[in-house]
Amino acid sequence: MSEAQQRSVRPTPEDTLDQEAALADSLGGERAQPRRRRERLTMETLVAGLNPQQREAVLHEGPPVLVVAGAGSGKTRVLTRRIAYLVAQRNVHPGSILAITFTNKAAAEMRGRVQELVGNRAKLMWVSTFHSACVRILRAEIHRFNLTRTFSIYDDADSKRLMQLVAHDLSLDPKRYPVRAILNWVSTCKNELVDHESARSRVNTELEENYLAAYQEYQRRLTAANALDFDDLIMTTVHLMQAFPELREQYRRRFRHVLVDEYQDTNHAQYALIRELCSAEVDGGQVGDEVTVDPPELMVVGDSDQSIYAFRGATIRNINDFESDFPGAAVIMLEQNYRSTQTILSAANAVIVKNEGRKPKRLWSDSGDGEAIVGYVADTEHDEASFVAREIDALRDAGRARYADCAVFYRTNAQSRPFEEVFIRLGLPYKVVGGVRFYERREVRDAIAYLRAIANRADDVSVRRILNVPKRGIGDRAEEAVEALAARERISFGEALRRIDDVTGLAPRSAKQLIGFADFLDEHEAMVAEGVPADQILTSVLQKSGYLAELQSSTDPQDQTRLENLVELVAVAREFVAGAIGGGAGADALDSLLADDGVLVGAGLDPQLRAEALEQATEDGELDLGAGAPEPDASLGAFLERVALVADSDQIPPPPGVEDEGVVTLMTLHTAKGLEFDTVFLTGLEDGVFPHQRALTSMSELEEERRLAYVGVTRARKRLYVSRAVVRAAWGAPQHNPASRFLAEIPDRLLDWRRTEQATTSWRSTSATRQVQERWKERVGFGARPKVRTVPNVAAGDRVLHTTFGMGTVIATTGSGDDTKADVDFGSAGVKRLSLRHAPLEKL
Ligand SMILES: Nc1ncnc2c1ncn2[C@@H]1O[C@H](COP(=O)(O)OP(=O)(O)OP(=O)(O)O)[C@@H](O)[C@H]1O
Ligand SMILES: [Mg+2]
Repeated sequence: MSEAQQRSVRPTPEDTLDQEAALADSLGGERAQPRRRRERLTMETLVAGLNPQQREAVLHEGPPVLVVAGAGSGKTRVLTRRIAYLVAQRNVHPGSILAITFTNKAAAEMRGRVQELVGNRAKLMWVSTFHSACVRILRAEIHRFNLTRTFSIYDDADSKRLMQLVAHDLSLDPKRYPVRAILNWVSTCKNELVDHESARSRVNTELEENYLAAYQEYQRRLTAANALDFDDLIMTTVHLMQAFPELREQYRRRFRHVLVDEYQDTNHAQYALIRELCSAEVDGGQVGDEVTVDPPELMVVGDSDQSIYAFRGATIRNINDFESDFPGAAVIMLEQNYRSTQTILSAANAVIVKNEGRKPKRLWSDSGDGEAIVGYVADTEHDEASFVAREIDALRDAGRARYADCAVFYRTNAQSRPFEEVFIRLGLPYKVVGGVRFYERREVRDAIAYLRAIANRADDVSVRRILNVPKRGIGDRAEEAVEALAARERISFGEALRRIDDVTGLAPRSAKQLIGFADFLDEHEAMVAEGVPADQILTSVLQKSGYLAELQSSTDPQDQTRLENLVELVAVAREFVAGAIGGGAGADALDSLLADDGVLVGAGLDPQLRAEALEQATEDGELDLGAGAPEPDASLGAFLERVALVADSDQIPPPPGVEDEGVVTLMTLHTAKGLEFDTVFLTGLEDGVFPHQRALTSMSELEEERRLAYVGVTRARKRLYVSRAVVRAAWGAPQHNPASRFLAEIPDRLLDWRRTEQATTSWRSTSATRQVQERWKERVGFGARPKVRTVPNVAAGDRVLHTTFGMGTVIATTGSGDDTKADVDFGSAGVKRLSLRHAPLEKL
């Protein structure tokens, strides 16, 4: 029975709540609403619409429980419902619930659903990603490891920059020691909880000896900069709990229920954290440490067929060994899929059974066969994009889909480009999730570096990034002189800036500029100390640093875009501050808010919980604080934390309202995990693209790619399209790719081929490149045919194909007739100036 059918038989809790809300509204009593909810949230409503296994999972009490099941079987729904049930029926305090989800998007969804079910009490829960939860713990506890709570969080780009400095200073040959490789080694160590001291045990070769040296120096500089990288967030939290057993006890007392979604993608460090919090026996503590607190109830849900983060250390072992890790654990299997049609499911199953050594799973759907899967073979990636765009338009015209119901998936971020080009041309609204993300743009990173330098002067990477941005005449020599003082005195670079008089060998002009820069930092640091909100600090920084002025006076059109991005960043900060401060009346308001909810009244409330309730309520704009109440967190530090933890999938557009039909979502398969869409386009199904080139020679990587395919297929609810391009411009040169082996694994009976490779015969016999080459020969007079000297007629913005450089976009043309030259941007192959008469190039 589909969800729609079920709804007509018996109202789901959501329906009941809608009716309740309407009723409460009509009574005009906002306050009456939460109480009514509480009364009406009976057992039946809480488990309504669940099948027996799901119900068992929701009601389970006591020992740890693992819910394993295929995609779309309601695992996330079980978690969400269980939380509601715990609070409503088992009187569990929301503040004692920790729910871990992989993306911030999923976290928001979970909180939202629980809020629908139990009202304001949901605000007291911790619902977050592993990283966010650890940051929260670390902010409170990290002083025990001699860092301060204002520590910076280094993202991938920062880590890379820092490692570059380290590798350079250690004179490591970049060919033998690419920064990526060193960082991977370090990351693997951290994911396995091996810190820079114990890593020596892993060193056997000279190569590893140097990795270790880099790890140690990198970590020394991170600590000196009062910073942690992403992997540190988890490792450090685990190490804190192991080093301070009383701390572990404190958090065990606090979290009585721990729930983890997407457990198949946890790595060892994350697993260890769960163990610290939930295991009946803990390791890592000192002799004589006893666990005095009963372990909390633990529920994890996952699907080993969807494990797609092995490259970040995720291990299926955590699911497979759950029962031995947590003796006495219960395992519940779900078998009914509520998301997809049987056709889509059959395709997914047919692909995933090709992986070896997996436990067979039964997954069925009763929502009927539905539509056949549509297959399409395009000539080029541009044709593939056009096909997708046409199809979305046709579905929409027929009233069968809104833009927001459609998603286009691809293997790597770079593949979004042709889709964007076609969508822009056709005016089809879309949003790319991931790719060059907003926070990775140069100007945004510069602005954030300014803020970080102000929040944490010891953050060398940030301070040095903006030292001469915009240009203020501080050259490399001056920077080195300051660095020398910092090294000599064992202080941070930022600290050394305060002692310019002690820096030797500085030209007076440089000294003056450095002092000006240090004053600028001091001035803004004082603003932070005074509690000036983050948005005002950002605005002041952009103005007083001269950054805005430089962009404003530039004639480069790109600088215009940069300016717009900074305006956007200020808007983000403003929104953040507004959300943090909200409107209302003081600490009493919190009590009445909580009292209204029927929980947490009076003096019995744990002060830490109370502080958190306050934080949550103000964050949600429900409370404003009068004098005497703790400050809401609109601070620079809080803003930077928010910025550091945004996930790719946070950019997924919100579901459309009644008027608004939203936009098409473009994203990589990795980002799509956990989501669902009515219509899914799975594109680029070519060997070498998906599965990725790298996976073609490794069995285990190929299996991981296959799980990725399984994730992709199972995102679709009603309609699935699978497509590929015969010729694709990868890394510049067009390549002729064979069909993905995953395509062949989908049984033909499920497929409706709209266009097959036969239809592309002209491309089959000779590749696109070869055709261009032939025509070029004709044009420039090679070969047997008579000379035809035509110059391709291109203009800025046109797409072209070059036999060597591949696909490109014309930036500008100069000259005329036979002398016309064009500047063409070939992406990774760079920008080339070409004579149009001679270049083997063709307009697309
Ligand atoms: N018992 C049920 N009755 C009706 N619909 C259900 C039921 N259980 C789950 N669903 C719906 O099925 C869809 C898939 O559920 P959910 O996202 O919880 O699955 P999942 O197992 O977490 O999937 P994934 O493995 O992709 O994360 C959702 O739209 C959910 O609302
Ligand atoms: Mg899920």
